[in-house]
Amino acid sequence: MAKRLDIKDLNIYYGAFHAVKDVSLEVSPRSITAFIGPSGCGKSTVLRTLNRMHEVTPGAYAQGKVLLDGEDIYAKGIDPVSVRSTIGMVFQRPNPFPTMSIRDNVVAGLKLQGMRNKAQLDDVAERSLKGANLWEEVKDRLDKPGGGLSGGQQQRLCIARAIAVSPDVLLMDEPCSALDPISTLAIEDLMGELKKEYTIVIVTHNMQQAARVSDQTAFFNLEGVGQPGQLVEINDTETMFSNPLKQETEDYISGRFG
Ligand SMILES: Nc1ncnc2c1ncn2[C@@H]1O[C@H](COP(=O)(O)OP(=O)(O)OP(=O)(O)O)[C@@H](O)[C@H]1O
Repeated sequence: MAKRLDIKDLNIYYGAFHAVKDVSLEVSPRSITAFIGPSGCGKSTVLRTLNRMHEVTPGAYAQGKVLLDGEDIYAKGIDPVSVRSTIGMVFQRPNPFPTMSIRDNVVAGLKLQGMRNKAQLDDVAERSLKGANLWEEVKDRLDKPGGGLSGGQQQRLCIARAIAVSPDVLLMDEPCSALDPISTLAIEDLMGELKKEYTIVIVTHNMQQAARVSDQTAFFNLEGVGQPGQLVEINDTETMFSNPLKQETEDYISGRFG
């Protein structure tokens, strides 16, 4: 079930390095939010903080609040592993388990959670592959290895794997950057479908992509090397690309820097 995210006064560190400063933003359920900004401004770092993946890096930590429908995912006693199953993630490079079958790739998370009933697992695999727009292409080879699919198909397999556990939010870190234009369009179409059921946050370097798929856009920047990244502006995507509030945003989206 899609849930809302409220990010409040988030400061993110890698050991002594203050990577991102004072980020507050809101993400509505059933919407797509795009994070844009120059390299190193902290887009991926913020994204990884939203499902507690950031702290997997030794010495990395975050301060502030990330509320999922009002509940702080950083509150005492919250298990980061359960946070990661309700807030799923799709990475830049498709990362299916290459020798595992297509079907098992999709239900890997459910099996880890203890689901054993084969009929139930098959049902989830079919629903998730349909949800990821991959079913028609793979339904006759579900027992073949996931590594045998094309890059675009592998990325949709990873999306099927992410939605199989019925997450509340889907985080996507440059999900199309390793894909050709046709596969990219397939993933973009899919995002449009997925937002009917999920809350989606995507990091993208591709501003046309942000303009095409997202409902709101957040622009991050940093004042200089070694300085923390900051949220400069967040607005609905149309306004952001036609009439941004800040000159800095205008300069970036019109290609004057970055
Ligand atoms: N594992 C890490 N250890 C230490 N510093 C890190 C680590 N990962 C990222 N950083 C630093 O944190 C800052 C933000 O990096 P991040 O990858 O979030 O930026 P980004 O905006 O996503 O960049 P890009 O667009 O190039 O992917 C950078 O200064 C980066 O060098």
